[in-house]
Amino acid sequence: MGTQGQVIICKAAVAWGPKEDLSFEEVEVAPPKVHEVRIKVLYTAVCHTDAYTLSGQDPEGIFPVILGHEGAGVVESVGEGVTNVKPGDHVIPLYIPQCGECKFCKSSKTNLCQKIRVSQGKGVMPDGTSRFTCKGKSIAHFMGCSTFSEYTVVCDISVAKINSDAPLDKVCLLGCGVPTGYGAALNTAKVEPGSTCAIFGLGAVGLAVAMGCKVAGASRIIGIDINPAKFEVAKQFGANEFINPKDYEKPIQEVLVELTDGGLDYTFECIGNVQIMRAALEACHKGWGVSTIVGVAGAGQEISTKPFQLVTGRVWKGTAFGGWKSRDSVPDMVEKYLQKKLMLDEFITQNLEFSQLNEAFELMHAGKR
Ligand SMILES: NC(=O)C1=CN([C@@H]2O[C@H](COP(=O)(O)OP(=O)(O)OC[C@H]3O[C@@H](n4cnc5c(N)ncnc54)[C@H](O)[C@@H]3O)[C@@H](O)[C@H]2O)C=CC1
Ligand SMILES: N[C@@H](CCC(=O)N[C@@H](CSC=O)C(=O)NCC(=O)O)C(=O)O
Ligand SMILES: [Zn+2]
Ligand SMILES: [Zn+2]
Repeated sequence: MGTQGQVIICKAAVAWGPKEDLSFEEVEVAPPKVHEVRIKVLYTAVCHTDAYTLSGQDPEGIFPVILGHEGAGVVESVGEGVTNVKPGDHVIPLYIPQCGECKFCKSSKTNLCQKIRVSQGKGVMPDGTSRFTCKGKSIAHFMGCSTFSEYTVVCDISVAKINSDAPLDKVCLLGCGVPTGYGAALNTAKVEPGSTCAIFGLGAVGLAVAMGCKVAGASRIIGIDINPAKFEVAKQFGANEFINPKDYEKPIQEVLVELTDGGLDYTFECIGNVQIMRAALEACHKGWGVSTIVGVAGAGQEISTKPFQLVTGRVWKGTAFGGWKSRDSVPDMVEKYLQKKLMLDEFITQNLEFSQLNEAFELMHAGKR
């Protein structure tokens, strides 16, 4: 008998409270309502943002919650009015939807569709309720995705239908980190051929920035990390110089300005550290240097610099999901991967079972992910 229209009981990793290990529970996943899609999640990756919310640092953090936003799976059933996907379609859930109708979707200047932003931030579906229940308690959705569950429910505007030939264990990475970094270089900073770039933080996001800088034809791509084990892997993605700030007594921005005849054309902060955001801006070249903030900082943190840094032509930018209009772009990136024009396999450091999700977090914190 099919599961359409039925409550599905499955396993999910529930975060009952901040800083606690994820707990593997039996959860009830209600059928999709109007304009909703229920997905059998087959693969998920972990992103630093999952750890950030679990740490209690996210001002929007809600508990109990099912985290995860870098996944891929197959549509199990759809609610009334859904026309963009059908059961059996291979899909990637999207934390930035694309409704195509809101002011943001109609603008070519942003990818930040706002159609469901308010309810998504409150951990519920647009009707104000959750589809997840565990031990009689309602469990919050996360970033409109909640991929740390064998089944999840998302809005139809939050799902990209992809080529069914694509390996879901690889293309799940297109749910967040890779498009974010790649797009930060190509869409947000718009790196130019021959330019000089510096990337602070060489996790998945920073490595994807390096890949974007290389594709854009940058000449110098300086990778900066306090974990030197990241340097070798970053070479594969195009980084061609490396700096460990711990090797210098001077502020890192001074080191970089000296090394690059006045500063970089483009810098990227991929850590979520407000001091490094300042350093990244101040490492930019006077008159034209552009610094893009990608990292997500903790609750209550603020950035600062001397206004003269901006008066004298440096530009501070930020990016979410690399500026990609999600439903248009993710299926295209899947095709590029299939044509071997976009690296994904190289980002994968470990393959673990769902039951090992807490270990995945430990590996991420240890810099081994
Ligand atoms: N804006 C957006 O749309 C997105 C933002 N993010 C954010 O991007 C950031 C990076 O994410 P991941 O790559 O997954 O994280 P990650 O934890 O894998 O990588 C961070 C890297 O920064 C390095 N690092 C830490 N402190 C440093 C310092 N003081 N100087 C130099 N290097 C330092 C670490 O050794 C590590 O290699 C996070 O803040 C995450 O929340 C992630 C995805 C999307
Ligand atoms: N909830 C946080 C904001 C977290 C944040 O900045 N999220 C990024 C994606 S990070 C992905 O791994 C994002 O796209 N934000 C766009 C948005 O509309 O939230 C807070 O409140 O600070
Ligand atoms: Zn993410
Ligand atoms: Zn929209």
